[in-house]
Amino acid sequence: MENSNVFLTVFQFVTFPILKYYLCGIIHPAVQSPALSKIQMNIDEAVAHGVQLPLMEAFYTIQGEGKFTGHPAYFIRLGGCDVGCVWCDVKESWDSGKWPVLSIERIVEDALAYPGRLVVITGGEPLMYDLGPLTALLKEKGFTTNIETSGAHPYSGDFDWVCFSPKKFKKPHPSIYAEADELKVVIFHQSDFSFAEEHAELVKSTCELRLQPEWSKAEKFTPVIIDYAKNHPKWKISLQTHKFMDIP
Ligand SMILES: C[S@@+](CC[C@H](N)C(=O)[O-])C[C@H]1O[C@@H](n2cnc3c(N)ncnc32)[C@H](O)[C@@H]1O
Ligand SMILES: Nc1nc2[nH]cc(C(=O)O)c2c(=O)[nH]1
Ligand code: SF4
Ligand SMILES: [Mg+2]
Repeated sequence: MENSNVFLTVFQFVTFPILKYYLCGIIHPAVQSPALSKIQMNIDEAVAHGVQLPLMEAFYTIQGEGKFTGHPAYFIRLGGCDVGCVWCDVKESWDSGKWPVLSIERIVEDALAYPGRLVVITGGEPLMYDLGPLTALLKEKGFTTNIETSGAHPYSGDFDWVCFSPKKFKKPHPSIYAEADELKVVIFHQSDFSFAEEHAELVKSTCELRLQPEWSKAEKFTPVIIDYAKNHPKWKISLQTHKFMDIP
């Protein structure tokens, strides 16, 4: 083979795959094509402003837990959580990168398709995001807004009911204590009762107090929780009733 042909063949084998991966955005973002990085940056900015959010799932069901148990509600489950509860029942939600990023207009439009006007924002940990824009739009469309949160990130949004479920795995942010309408502590271990009492001291006096058995330990702890509530009547019991009904 001529020298120039050898050069061309080698050049083609080395350059083309690099070019292809570069244009398809498979290469690390730092060396991605400028157009693709720009789109990614715009999505990140939109998420940072709370106008687009990673959505794991949304479904119309019956609220299974807490104060609003039994109420039909539309659940918006945002992707992403950095708390890491060992017994979490939605571990698939933790990696925000797994879920499509949707505009808040789209999320609310989908909610409007159902007859109920109670919405529950959950996750994942929904307070990882600025929930101001989403809740403003939901309110504008006539929804009552509830949130399920560990309180591990700064409070944001306009909520009619805040269900605060603190976790030992990541300390709550101080901003949650004044906002919590309901303190819902999951009981997985005997020591969770004293954790519950510590948090009951920190929430406002009108905050409703509930103990909820961790699902896999419910057989062991439900009788203990019943005794505890009977002896400490400021506490009520919350069960994951949707799991008994076998609904989402
Ligand atoms: C899946 S979390 C999502 C919202 C938020 N990250 C939080 O933890 O509050 C929704 C509710 O389910 C509770 N939960 C999660 N896993 C549970 C389990 N295995 N048993 C009982 N409750 C559980 C949480 O404590 C929280 O009150
Ligand atoms: N039906 C039903 N009620 C719920 N209450 C809190 C839930 C949650 O995962 O945040 C939940 C849920 O996943 N389903
Ligand atoms: S904070 Fe909520 S979503 Fe996150 S791990 Fe704990 S229970 Fe699961
Ligand atoms: Mg759930």
